[in-house]
Amino acid sequence: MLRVSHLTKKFGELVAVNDLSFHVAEGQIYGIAGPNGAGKSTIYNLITGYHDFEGEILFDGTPIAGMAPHKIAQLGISRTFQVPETFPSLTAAQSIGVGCHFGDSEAYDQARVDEIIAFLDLAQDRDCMADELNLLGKKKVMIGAALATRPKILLLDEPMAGSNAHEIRDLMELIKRINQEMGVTIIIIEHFMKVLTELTQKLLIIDAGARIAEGDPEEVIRDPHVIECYLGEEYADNS
Ligand SMILES: Nc1ncnc2c1ncn2[C@@H]1O[C@H](COP(=O)(O)OP(=O)(O)OP(=O)(O)O)[C@@H](O)[C@H]1O
Repeated sequence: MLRVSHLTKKFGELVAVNDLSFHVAEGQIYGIAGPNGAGKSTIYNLITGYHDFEGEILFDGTPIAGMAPHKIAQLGISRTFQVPETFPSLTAAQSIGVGCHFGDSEAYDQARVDEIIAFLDLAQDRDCMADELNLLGKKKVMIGAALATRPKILLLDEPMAGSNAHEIRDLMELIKRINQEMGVTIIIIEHFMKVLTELTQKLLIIDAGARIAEGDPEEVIRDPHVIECYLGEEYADNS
């Protein structure tokens, strides 16, 4: 579904993504992890048309290089951000509705908004101002706006950041349901290894923009190079 080949992004002297190649199959939950500054969010910025790049990104066979972000969204690629982005002057339902305008039909779709609110269990909060919701509520609204575009693939950027154990469990269940019940392929950037090993079928670890390891998550987290560059001996001893 998404094929990334020899992707490179330089910011001046800094090589943020370095000759990176990977493939995400339809229906998969695919994980990406690595140290702070490894280039993870930059990969999303490249896939969603925020920056130009060297190399190739094919989505369902279509090259997306040079395409505007709204055109990429129309193709079926949507994303969330590490810090929830909501619209302060809009309610939860209105914020989710904004996503409809970036989907394949570009038209507001009340039935779709209602369906997403029910799916996210947000009925009680639908008329609350989005920026007055708690962190989990804001995250759900952001995910809801992304789902309103009717994505084929959803890119989640550290969805668990700042969440407690109970919220992490809720979000994990939600991500599984988006994948299984809505049929959305997912890429998830995350630092919590237990989340990645439970959710993903394939895990890519990067450092300094380049691949360190890729494969079965349980095997990848035992890779000595991954332990050395990212997880640390302490993690290996305690896991
Ligand atoms: N627009 C930009 N201009 C210049 N440098 C940038 C830009 N965006 C990212 N970088 C740099 O590229 C490198 C990779 O950043 P990126 O945000 O992709 O890392 P990350 O793996 O997502 O980190 P974190 O886990 O902290 O979110 C960093 O050194 C960052 O400072």
